[in-house]
Amino acid sequence: MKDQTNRIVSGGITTDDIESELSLRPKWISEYIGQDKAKQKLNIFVKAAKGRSESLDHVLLYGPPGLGKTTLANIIANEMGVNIRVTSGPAIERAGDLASILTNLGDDDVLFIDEIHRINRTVEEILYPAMEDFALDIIIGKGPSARSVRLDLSKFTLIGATTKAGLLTSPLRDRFGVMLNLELYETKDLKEIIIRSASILNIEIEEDGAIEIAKRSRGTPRIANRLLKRVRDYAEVIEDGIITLGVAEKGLKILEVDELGLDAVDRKILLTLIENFSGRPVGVDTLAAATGEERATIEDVYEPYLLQIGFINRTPRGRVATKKAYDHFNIPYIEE
Ligand SMILES: Nc1ncnc2c1ncn2[C@@H]1O[C@H](COP(=O)(O)OP(=O)(O)OP(=O)(O)O)[C@@H](O)[C@H]1O
Ligand SMILES: [Mg+2]
Repeated sequence: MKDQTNRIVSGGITTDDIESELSLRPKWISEYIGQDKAKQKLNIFVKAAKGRSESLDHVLLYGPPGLGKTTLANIIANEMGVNIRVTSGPAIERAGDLASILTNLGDDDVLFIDEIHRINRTVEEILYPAMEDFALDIIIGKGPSARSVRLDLSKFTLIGATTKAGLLTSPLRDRFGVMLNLELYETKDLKEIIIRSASILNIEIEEDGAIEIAKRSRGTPRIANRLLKRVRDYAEVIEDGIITLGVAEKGLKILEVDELGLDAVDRKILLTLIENFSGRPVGVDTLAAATGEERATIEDVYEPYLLQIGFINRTPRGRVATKKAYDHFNIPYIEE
């Protein structure tokens, strides 16, 4: 996949994000802003499990990058008062790796598997009995004398995170009792996240300044926090350090993030739809070829936001730009 790390409005994580994410991560459900539907469900399931002194059912978190899946997994462990063991799909190479992680889990512990859609099949098959019966089937010996032995595991909670729930096999997906879909955040929630982060990082910001950054954060807390830090740099070096509306606007202009958080690639996608294909539906592979981006990047990174702001529609025959997109570029829209 093409390197997304230099893109200021990418939802993916960059090295610059890593240290601050630790301090900015909320630790309790009550500190977790937005995602009301997910939070409401979680509150009920956590309370119920604790009330019965049971482990929480397995949870699948899905949604675009940077929306708070890792944060939420940590919050769940915290709320349940249990340990969390963190790994990721691609990191578990062999069945034995997973077996050793599983046998080391304590009662009710959380095992967090990030990018769970990238787990390989042989490893995945170990997960089925582990999730369902808290058991590990191991084969002892070779050839005709080989026999399968079942080991009991502690009752644990598996939390899987994925940006692509559609890529999960159905036996795996079916073993999750709780599915939480994280959606792009609204501006008012991002504003709150920015104000919270600013107070943790000792950044002075006015509400209007926070709203301006929020509007350009593509519905994504990770981007909001990143823009906040870069605008702070601008405010400190060029202005008097306080992020007002005007300072936010000027800082964001230098960062080349437009009023909607669109960057050069978004513009290229939209203009390809509008100009090269004159409004005809375009398949994602064609769009990828025309813009020089990977198909997966277009689907995971660019499209969710362009769909959310109503700039493109996904039709059975392909993607089309909407009137809103034409208006954004001041290009006359001709009704079919
Ligand atoms: N609801 C929220 N309230 C406050 N801050 C949040 C919230 N959600 C996410 N954040 C902030 O956004 C940052 C990114 O969140 P997180 O790492 O959990 O995203 P993710 O969904 O796991 O991303 P990825 O798909 O890249 O793994 C965190 O550092 C956290 O500070
Ligand atoms: Mg994560």
